Amino acid sequence: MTEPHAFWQATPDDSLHTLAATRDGLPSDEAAARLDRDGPNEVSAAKRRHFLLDLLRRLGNPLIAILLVAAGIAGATGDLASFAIIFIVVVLSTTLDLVQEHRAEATAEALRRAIALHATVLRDGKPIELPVRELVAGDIVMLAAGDLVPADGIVLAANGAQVNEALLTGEPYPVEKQVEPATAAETPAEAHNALFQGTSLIGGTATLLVVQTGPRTRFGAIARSLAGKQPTTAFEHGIHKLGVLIVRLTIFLVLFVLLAHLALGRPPLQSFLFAMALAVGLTPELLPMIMTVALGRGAQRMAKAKVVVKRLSAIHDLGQMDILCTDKTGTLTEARITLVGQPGIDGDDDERVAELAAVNARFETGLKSPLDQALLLHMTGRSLEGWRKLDERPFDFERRRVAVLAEQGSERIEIVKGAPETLLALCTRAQDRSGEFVPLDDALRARLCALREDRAAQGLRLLAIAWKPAAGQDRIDARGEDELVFAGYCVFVDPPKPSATSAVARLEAAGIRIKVISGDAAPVIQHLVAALALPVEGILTGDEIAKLNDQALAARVEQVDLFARVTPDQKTRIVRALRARGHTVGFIGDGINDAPAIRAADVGLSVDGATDVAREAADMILLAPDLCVLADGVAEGRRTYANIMKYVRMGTSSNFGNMLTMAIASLFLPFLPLTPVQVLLNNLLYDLSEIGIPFDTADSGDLARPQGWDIRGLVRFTAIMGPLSSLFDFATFALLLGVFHVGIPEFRTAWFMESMLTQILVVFVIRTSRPAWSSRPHIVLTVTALAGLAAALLLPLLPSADLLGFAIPGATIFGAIALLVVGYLASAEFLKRFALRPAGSAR
Ligand SMILES: Nc1ncnc2c1ncn2[C@@H]1O[C@H](COP(=O)(O)OP(=O)(O)OP(=O)(O)O)[C@@H](O)[C@H]1O
Ligand SMILES: [Mg+2]
Repeated sequence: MTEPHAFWQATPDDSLHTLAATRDGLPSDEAAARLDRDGPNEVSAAKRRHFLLDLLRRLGNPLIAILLVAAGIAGATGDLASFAIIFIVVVLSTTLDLVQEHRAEATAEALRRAIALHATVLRDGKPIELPVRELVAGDIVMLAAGDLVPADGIVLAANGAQVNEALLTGEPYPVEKQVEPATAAETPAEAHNALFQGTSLIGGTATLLVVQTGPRTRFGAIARSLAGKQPTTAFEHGIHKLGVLIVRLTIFLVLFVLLAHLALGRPPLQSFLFAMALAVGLTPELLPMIMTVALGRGAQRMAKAKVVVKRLSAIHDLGQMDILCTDKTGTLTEARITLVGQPGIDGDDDERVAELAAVNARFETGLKSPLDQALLLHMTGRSLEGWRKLDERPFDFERRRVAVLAEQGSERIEIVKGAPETLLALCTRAQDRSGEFVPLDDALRARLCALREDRAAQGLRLLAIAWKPAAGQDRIDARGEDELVFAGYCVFVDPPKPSATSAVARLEAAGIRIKVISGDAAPVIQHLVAALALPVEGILTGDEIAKLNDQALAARVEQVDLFARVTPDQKTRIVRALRARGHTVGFIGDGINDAPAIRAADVGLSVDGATDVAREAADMILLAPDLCVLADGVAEGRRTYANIMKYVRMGTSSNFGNMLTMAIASLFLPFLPLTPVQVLLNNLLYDLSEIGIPFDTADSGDLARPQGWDIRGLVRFTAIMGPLSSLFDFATFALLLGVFHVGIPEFRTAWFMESMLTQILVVFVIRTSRPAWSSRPHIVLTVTALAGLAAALLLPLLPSADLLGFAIPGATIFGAIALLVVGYLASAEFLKRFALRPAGSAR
């Protein structure tokens, strides 16, 4: 596709002119005017649907459509009661669903705003932090490694600006951006001076002149739709399969009942309405609502526990997570790094080493690590005046070092700091305290290695500092990063976080194995986990991982809990290997280097202060960088899961069982066991009684283990509880017809009451695997269930009840029903120990 006037073909000055902008940024009043004119820098695809449209979409749902057709037929045949009840069912299930979903969305939106991305923008000549949505064309944005590009535009200045454009080109390798206009470039992929919204800076820095914002950006829309597309989790998949199964069964059952009735010569309309009512009764019409409410409430409660959920369905994954991979800094350590030593080659502190390191840190523009901050903090008071920067080769996680070309007076040198193992190997000479060069012979090398190992064994973090003369050079030669002069080490302490010990213990107690994956050296990590007394075993280094293929790695990851000196790519490989072993894997990290692994994990986690790319990749953000917070979140995830399962179990056993009995009984009884209206009423009251389920508390047993979709467990549950329910149903029939010889209206009334009582009350039995009386249900559940029950029991007793076909049975019949219900609940209580999977046998 040729684009003759693409914005990247113009020179920076022409673009500035066109946009009436300057390199000092827009005046704030002008920016406000532009924001008014162009609208916020957001992609409209994320806009909320209109309430009415949403309603229409729902009415088009086949389930609802069936109900509407049924209501229409009922209305047309003058069966006003059926019409009204079906109508109420439709209104109830759609509005509940709609309202809850909108509420959940509004909550999610508010939470998202709390973690909105910010950008550094020049306004009125000064850099300020603004929410990304307030950017306008003509803004000047300062970007550093780890930032997401907030809008489309051109580069006004760049230094080692490595950009990941995978979103745009599918190309995983970063491209370097330059200032020169790409006059010949026809496609965005060739525009080496353009930055596009949704791509990310993974190294270096860049200054962006914003040309397009909001919906007018090239790839914003794609980026947003990709980011917004929520892949279905295993749990949702399972629920969906269950839904399909139920629909099939329903259709089969309804057709069977209908045809059988017709073959038996029953009145066609009556049979049709009865079959229809059964279908209505069988459909789990509240399932979407239950899931939305459960997830929405889960998200809200997690926000209170300082975990912001970006992808709602990740709550299930969190509940199912059985392995958590974490990086080291910030989660296991305080991330308050201080410089505690700067030994030269003789092992004693040498200020020159710290100074070189600080010059490097000061001029490093790419990724500012806490190590750099510690170096600069150490130098406060002592001046780095006189140093001038000429060039830089930014940090990246493969080389693990950063080079800066700088001069002081007439001395021009290239200063390199980075991971000691690799940097020392690049050095050929060393410099002693007096400034003399000494050969870096084997003996000295061995001494330096010993020094390094000694410090690392004490849990101290090390950077090596080296340099080389660069007289007459203005640029760093990317090929010539060797023949360095070794200057010394900088030694840092990052104190272990004492709270990590108890947090890890809580997670372990909850059945979650912790693995530490870090770019740091093995001894440092080993010392740290020993200091925190973490229950971890084995260690694997990046070099070893590099030699393993994916299969071999998958065989090793299970036993090993520590991974040292790994590259970002290896972090991802470890996550994939664990997933391939069938684990549900969480990954928590904060850096650019963590982002790919965060994305690859089932549950991507990041912290509030993390880089943009890490936060963007994450499903959840911890507002406090603390694993304790996560332990609370896990409990919420499992509770959400447990409550959804309660509804599913209720549906598969009691509700389904009841409808099944009714279908079968209708064939053997000379009359319908319930009129269609009564079936519908039964279903409506049952629905009402279940509204409180998502609010319920969960058993400690449900919270103690990872909870995953378990279709076999569900089948076993249904196989035990379903027949039990049918047994008591048939007992009721036998009693009513064989012993009491009741009339049809009394039969229906008694059976209506019995089925409502058993269906509704059994929730108090199966909501917990502990004895029902020892686990208190949530008040909302108790109230909704009892209210539904009260309505079911009172309705037949009202004076107008004969309109619905009810007639009050005698007192002995009430007594018999009460006994049957008690018998049923007691048997359910006894049998549930076999039906409910005991906690701890997950997977
Ligand atoms: N600013 C820097 N300058 C030079 N080298 C650095 C810098 N930042 C990091 N390194 C080197 O790269 C290594 C890996 O970086 P880093 O420790 O950030 O990785 P990580 O996997 O995020 O580790 P962590 O688990 O501690 O978060 C460091 O151990 C250090 O040797
Ligand atoms: Mg890190």
